[in-house]
Parts: sequence; structure tokens; C-alpha cells
Amino acid sequence: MNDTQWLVESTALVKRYGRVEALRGVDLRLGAGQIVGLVGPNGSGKSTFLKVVAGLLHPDGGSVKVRGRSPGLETKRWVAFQPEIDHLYRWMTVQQAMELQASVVGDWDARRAAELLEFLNLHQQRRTPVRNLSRGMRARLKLAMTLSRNAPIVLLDEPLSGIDPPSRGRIIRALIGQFRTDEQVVVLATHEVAETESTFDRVVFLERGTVKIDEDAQELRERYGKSIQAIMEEVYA
Ligand SMILES: Nc1ncnc2c1ncn2[C@@H]1O[C@H](COP(=O)(O)OP(=O)(O)OP(=O)(O)O)[C@@H](O)[C@H]1O
Repeated sequence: MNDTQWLVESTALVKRYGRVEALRGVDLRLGAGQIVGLVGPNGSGKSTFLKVVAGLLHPDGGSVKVRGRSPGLETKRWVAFQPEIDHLYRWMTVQQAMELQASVVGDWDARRAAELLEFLNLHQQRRTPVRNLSRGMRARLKLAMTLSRNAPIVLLDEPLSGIDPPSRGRIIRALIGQFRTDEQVVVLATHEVAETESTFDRVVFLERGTVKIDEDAQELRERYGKSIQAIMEEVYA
């Protein structure tokens, strides 16, 4: 594979916040056709990695390439990034938030957006202002806004945060349903490993800014003879 065939390639990637070294030489290559579970304890660098790939933070060392280019304006159109923070305008209705997103991204899929609103039980809330939505409903809206894009690189930072456990299965099915194996990579940064690991093709485990595990999800389960959740709890607690 040459450089441009990787959707994301980081080499010895370093990111610091003042004296805190959040990423300490991360080497990762992500190609199309995978859901990658990005896991690790609090502060291990998951969000920082996603933000660097999304072009929101600049590396302090090493490099990151998105389809062979340094992250910037050009690469942002290839990356659908759902941050953990709530970035929605409170005064907008659900419909207006979707329309705003549709107008600023170049790869909006209106049909999928309508399907996702229905699937995520938001279709009856179209005229509801964001400020009147519960935290879980806002999380669903963020997910709909992200997954309605046809971006080759989808980065989801704790997408299930705030969503009630019984609904998470539906959300995960939405994620798989929208996933196009031949074109996209989905990176799912999460602490909800038990609920999401069935979607993982590959697991990247970060610890203190370095990659401790980067392995096929099924091979990892077989190697330890337990679920990824159990591996996280027992081996890396
Ligand atoms: N804006 C910031 N300013 C200073 N330090 C930061 C900032 N953002 C993150 N850090 C630090 O960088 C390190 C990595 O943080 P990061 O948020 O990337 O980890 P994470 O794995 O996503 O954590 P969590 O699971 O808690 O969301 C931590 O030590 C954190 O305190």
C-alpha cells in the first residue's frame, strides 16, 4: 500500500498540552473497511488523537496524514468528527441543526438523514429546540448529524455517552447499518466496551499516550480467551 491508500496514517505522533504529553509517539495506520475500537483509561489520549486527525489540533512531533495529506481545510471534508462535547446551538430546532450541518458539509445524504432521524426516534422532535432535548436525545442528534455524511473517515468520541443502556443496541445497529465496509473507516473512542465490542473489527488500546495493543478484535479475544471488556478489566485495570 502506498501512502495515499491509508485513510489515516500517524507516525511517531506527539501532542503536548504545555508540559502534558498526551500522545507520545503514536504509530497507527487505518485503512477502509474497519470499525476500530479506540479504548483506554481516562486521559490516555483517545480524544486528542481524534482531534489531531480531525485537524483541530496540530501535532508537536511526528506526523499524521489523512489520505496522504496533512490535516487542514482540504482533509476536513473527508472526516466526519463527532466530538464528545455538546457543540449544538441550543436555540435551534432539531430540523434546523440538521439543515445547518447539511449546508456546511459537502457530503450530506438527505435520505440517510431522514432514516436516521426516524431510527433514532428523533423524527417527532423535529420542531423541538435543542435546549429542550434531554442529554440522551442530544447525543442521538449528534450521531444523526455525523452519520448522515458520506465521509470516508468517521470519528466518534464517546457517542453513547448519555444514551440510556436499553437504546444503545439500537444505536449500535444504526452504526453498523450505515457502515460501508469497502469505503469507510469508523473510529469509535469509547469506555462502553461491553456494549460496543461486537462492532469492533480491530482494537487499539492507548495507555498514557502510547499504543499498547493494536490487534484484530477476534484474534485478541481468542488470544486471551475472553471478551475485550474482560481483557480491559482484568489485564489492564
Ligand atoms: N485542553 C487541554 N489542556 C491541557 N491538557 C489536556 C487538554 N486536553 C487533554 N489534556 C490532557 O491530555 C491527556 C489526554 O487527554 P485525552 O482527553 O486525549 O484523553 P482520553 O483518553 O480521551 O480521556 P477520557 O477517556 O477521559 O475522555 C490527559 O492527561 C489530559 O488531562
